Amino acid sequence: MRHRIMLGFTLLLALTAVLALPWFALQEARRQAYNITGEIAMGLARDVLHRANETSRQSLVAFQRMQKVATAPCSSAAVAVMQQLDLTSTYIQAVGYAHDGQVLCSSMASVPIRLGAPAFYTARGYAIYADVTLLEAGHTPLLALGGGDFFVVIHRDLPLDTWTTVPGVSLAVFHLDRPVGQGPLLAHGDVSPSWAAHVASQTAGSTFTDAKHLVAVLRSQEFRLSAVAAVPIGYMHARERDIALRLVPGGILAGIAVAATILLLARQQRSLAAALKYALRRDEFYLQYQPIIDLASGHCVGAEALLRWRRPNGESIGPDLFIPVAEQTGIITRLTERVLELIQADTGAFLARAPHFHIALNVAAKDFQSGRIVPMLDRFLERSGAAPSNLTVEITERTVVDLEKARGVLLQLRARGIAVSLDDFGTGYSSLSYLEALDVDHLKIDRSFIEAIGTRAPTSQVVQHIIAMARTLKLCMVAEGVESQAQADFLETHGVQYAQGWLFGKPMAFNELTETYRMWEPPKVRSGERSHRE
Ligand SMILES: Nc1nc2c(ncn2[C@@H]2O[C@@H]3COP(=O)(O)O[C@H]4[C@@H](O)[C@H](n5cnc6c(=O)[nH]c(N)nc65)O[C@@H]4COP(=O)(O)O[C@H]3[C@H]2O)c(=O)[nH]1
Repeated sequence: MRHRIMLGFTLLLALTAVLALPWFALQEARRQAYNITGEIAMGLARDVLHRANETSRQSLVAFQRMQKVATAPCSSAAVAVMQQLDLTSTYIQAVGYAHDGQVLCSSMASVPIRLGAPAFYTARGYAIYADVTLLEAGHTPLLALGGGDFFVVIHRDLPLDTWTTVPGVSLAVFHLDRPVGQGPLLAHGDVSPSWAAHVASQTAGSTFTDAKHLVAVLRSQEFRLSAVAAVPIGYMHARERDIALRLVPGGILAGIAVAATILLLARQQRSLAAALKYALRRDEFYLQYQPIIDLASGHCVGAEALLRWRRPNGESIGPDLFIPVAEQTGIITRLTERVLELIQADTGAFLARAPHFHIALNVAAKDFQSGRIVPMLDRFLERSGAAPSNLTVEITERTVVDLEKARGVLLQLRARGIAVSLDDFGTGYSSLSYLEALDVDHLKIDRSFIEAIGTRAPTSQVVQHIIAMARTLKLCMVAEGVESQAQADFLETHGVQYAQGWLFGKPMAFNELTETYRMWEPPKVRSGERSHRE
C-alpha cells in the first residue's frame, strides 16, 4: 500500500514537472510580449507627449512675446513680430490677434482665418478653438490656442507625427481640463472612448489592455496634458507566439528532464531500499566508534556509534546517503535494532564494567517520536547487562516532529537514567525553542560553528553565544568536529567540557578505541555544572 502511494506520488510529481515547465515558459512568453509591446507603446506616448509639451511651451512664449509689443496689436511692427514667431517656431503655424471672435490680423496676412467659438477653456484661462478654418480653404486640420486676444494656430497632426514600424498604432492627446465625455483633443487612428477614464485617473505613466489594444498613458508633469499610444493587441499576440516558439520547446525539454530525474531518483531510492533490506539480511552493516574526550583530563568518556554499510563488492555507502532512504521507507527501525545488536556484540562485557563510559547513538525521528526507542533500549540493557548510564540518545531538531510527544519520550528515557543529547545544535531554524521545550542533558555544538572558530566567517562568534547559553542552562557541552589544537584550546578556555573530532580520533573499531585511549578516569565534575553523566 505504502509502496503504491509512493509510486502514485512520484508519477504525479513527474507529470507536474512535464506540464508545469512548458506552462511557465508560456507565462514567460506572455510576460515578455507584454513588456516588449508596452515598451513600444510607452516610447510612442513619450514622443507624442514631448511634442505636445513643446507645442504648449512655444504657444506660451508667443503670447508673452506679443504682450510685450508696445505698439497697437495689429500695427505693422506687431505683425512683423507675429511673422517672426511663426517662422522661428517649429510647432506654430500662425500667430494672430482677434477681438470679439473676429480675427483682425495674423502672421498669414493674406490668408483669412476663422477661429469659431472656443471648444473649452483651460484651468489657466486659455481658450481652445477646435474648429479653426481658413476661409478660402474650407475645413482644415487646425486648432488654435487663445491667450487674451492673441492666438496661435496649430496643425492637429503635428504633435502626433511620430514614426514607427508597428502597423495600426493609435495616438491621442487628452487635455485634462476638457470634460471626459468630449474625448481627446487630438487623435489619430482607432481611439476608444473608454480610454478617457484611464487617462483621468493616471498621475504618471501606465499600460493596460482592452479587447483591441495595449494602451500606454503618460501624463505631462508640466501641462494639463496626457499622451496615449495604443498598439494593436494582435501585434502583442504575434510577439507572444514568436517568444513562445523559442521558450516552450526548452520548457518541454526541461520538464521531461526533471521528470526523468524524479523517476530515476525514485527508482534509485527503491533499489537502494531493496538493497538495504537485503543488506540487513546479509549482515553488511557494522559500527565505528568515534571517541568523546574530556578536554580537561584528555580521558575518553564515551564514543559515538556511527553506522557503516559495506557492500559485498567492497563499496562503502555513507550514512548520509542510506539513513534518509531508510527513514523514508520505514527500514530505519530495523536498522536501529541492528545498531543496538552491533553495540552489544562490539562492546561485550565492557560496558557492564565501565559505568562511566557511554555510547552515544543516533536515533531517527520515527523511532523517537513513536516512543519505540524506549522498549528497544530496555531490551538492550537487559540483554547486555549494561547500565542506563552507558547510553546516550542523540536527537536532532529533525527528530522532533511533535514537541509534546518528544517531551514524553524524553522523560521516559531520563527516568531510566539514559541521557539525551541535542545534536547538530544551532543548524536548525528553532534550535533555541527546542532547547527551551526539551530538558536534554547534553548539547552537541555543530561542526560548522567549530570550523568557524578563529576565522573571519560570519558565524565565528556564534559558538561563544551557544556556550554562554549552555552555561546559563547548566548544560553539559560536547563540541563536534574538532580538528585542531587551537579549536580544542579555545573550547576548553571557554568552558566546553567534551569534544569529538579528528584531532582526537576518527571513527574506528571498538577494540581499537579501548586499546588506544585511557578509559577509566571518570569525568571531572566542575562546580556549578551538571556532569554529562549526572
Ligand atoms: N569533517 C569532519 N567530520 C567529522 C569529524 N568528526 C566526526 N566527523 C563526522 O561527523 C559526523 C558526526 O555524526 P552526526 O552529526 O551524528 O551525523 C551522522 C548521523 O546523523 C547519521 N548517522 C550515522 N550513524 C547513524 C545511525 O546509526 N543511526 C542514525 N539514525 N543516523 C546515523 O549520519 C551522519 C553522518 O555520519 P558520518 O558520515 O559517520 O559522519 C560523522 C563523523 O564521521 C571531524 O573532525 N571533521
